[in-house]
Amino acid sequence: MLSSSDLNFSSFFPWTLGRWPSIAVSSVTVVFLALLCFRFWAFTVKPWLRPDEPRELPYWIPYFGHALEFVNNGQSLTTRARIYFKNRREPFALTLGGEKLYFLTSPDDVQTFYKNTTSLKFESVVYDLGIMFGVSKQAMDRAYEKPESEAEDVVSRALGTRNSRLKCLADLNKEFWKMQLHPGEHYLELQDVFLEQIQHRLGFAGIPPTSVRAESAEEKTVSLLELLQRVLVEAALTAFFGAVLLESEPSIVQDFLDFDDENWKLWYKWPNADQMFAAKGRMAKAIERYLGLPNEQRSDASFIIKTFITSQRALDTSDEDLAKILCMLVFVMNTNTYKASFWALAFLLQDKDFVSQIKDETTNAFSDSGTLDSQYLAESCPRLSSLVNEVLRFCSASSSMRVTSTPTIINAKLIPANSRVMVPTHELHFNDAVFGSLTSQFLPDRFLGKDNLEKSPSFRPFGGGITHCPGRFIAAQEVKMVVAILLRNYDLDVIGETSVPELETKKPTTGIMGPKGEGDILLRLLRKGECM
Ligand code: HEM
Repeated sequence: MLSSSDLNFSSFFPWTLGRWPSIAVSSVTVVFLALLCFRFWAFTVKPWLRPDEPRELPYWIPYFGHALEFVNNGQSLTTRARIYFKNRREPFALTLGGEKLYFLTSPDDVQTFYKNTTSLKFESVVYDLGIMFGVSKQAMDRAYEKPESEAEDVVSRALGTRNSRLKCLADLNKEFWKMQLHPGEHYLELQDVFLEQIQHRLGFAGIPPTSVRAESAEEKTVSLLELLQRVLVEAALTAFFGAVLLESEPSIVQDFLDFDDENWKLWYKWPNADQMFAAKGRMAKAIERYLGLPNEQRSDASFIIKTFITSQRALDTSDEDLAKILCMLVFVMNTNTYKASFWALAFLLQDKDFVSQIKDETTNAFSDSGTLDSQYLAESCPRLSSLVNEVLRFCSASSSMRVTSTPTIINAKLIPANSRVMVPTHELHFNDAVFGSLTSQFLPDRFLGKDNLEKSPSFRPFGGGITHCPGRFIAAQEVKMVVAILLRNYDLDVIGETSVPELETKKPTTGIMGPKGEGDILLRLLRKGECM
């Protein structure tokens, strides 16, 4: 009887008997030579033949290219590519799973990128985002359909507005966002609710219980991360959706946080993402129930939420789709601000002198009775502004993206049509030529007295051009409110491990990085006499 070890390849193909090692060696040699030829052709001959095309970072495995490295740590890959090309900051390309993506890292190219609205398009990116969020194709298509005449413009009729250029709802939405979030009447209303909500939740009695680790009559020890997550997500949901959302759906906060923890799996179409999808589904169902409430119960909702509901319903969007669209709003309004506030406090609390300077500076923003003057906070606290800007510089890992509709020349390099072009913020923010040396260090007063730095084309925490984040004003105010109110209400003591947690640079993010692993700060809040 034959044993299993006798049943090998050589039993069936006897001519290979005894020649295994040499066949293996020859196969490896052939594959290696093929790859060598591929590399020589792709990264030496081709660039020489086509000098007008952006250079590509060499790789060994055709099709896959740098896909694994990008998913594992996109930031270090783009930095490696920039350095590989001698830090000349010319456009370069990376192949990621069969697709060639183009990257811009010089301030001039980035300005060209944001100004070019003719051949660099964003519509398809938002469309794909909606589909990824689970919105039906039908609903997305309707949002991108332009009305043929004013008579057919059901959206403007429902809103009681004029749309003389007959824009589609997707384009009108950009205007609605600006009306809500650029300084003006709707912005000020929203800011007032934010302030009231944050002030309430940072008062001793209002501290969210889930963030408290120990307490006595005069002090509470809290997880800083959980405190800020709860305070800011609850404040934003109330300010935008009105009080009824949290009253009727309190678990939506945790559902959002569970989704946020793994949201990158959605963009990367990650296979093992059941928990993320489940959290997203719970969030959408909660909003669908909110949409089923009578309008009167939502009368304190913000302008933008009311406008989204009215305009989408005018297009016959189902509540199921509308809920998913509103989930995207919940995501953009919440995903970055609690992280930015966390880093602002984490870095600030390292430096006792800076704490007392910011305390002095922000004291004047409060009246004797403890009311916070939002305008003073926004405009007359330069150290606090510098701290927030440095957080945005240091902790940002977003990328702006456009798709070329026709072949496009940037910095004398030709980018083919239908290509994705990216601006990785991290590469701009760590440019010593712009931000001075020591860009790898967190310097809270880096922006102090340097207005030009904040306006620099290289400072892009909020992107730019047609997709410039409309939430940038309220986001900065939220961080400033949190810092100023905490410093006024409490003496703050970091307990145990006092160093700043590490940034999670490996998890892909759409904005501000979170802390790595379980990174957090245990903070003792010792109640002060003047506590509100
Ligand atoms: C620290 C906080 C924030 C950061 C770092 C941030 C960052 C960004 C970035 C990088 C973009 C994409 C820009 C681009 O592609 O060029 C963006 C877009 C956007 N952000 Fe923010 N954001 C923040 C807070 C907010 C808040 C609080 C809101 C709303 C309340 C908001 C609403 C939006 C919207 C609606 C867009 C899409 C703009 C468009 O495509 O027309 N953001 N944000």
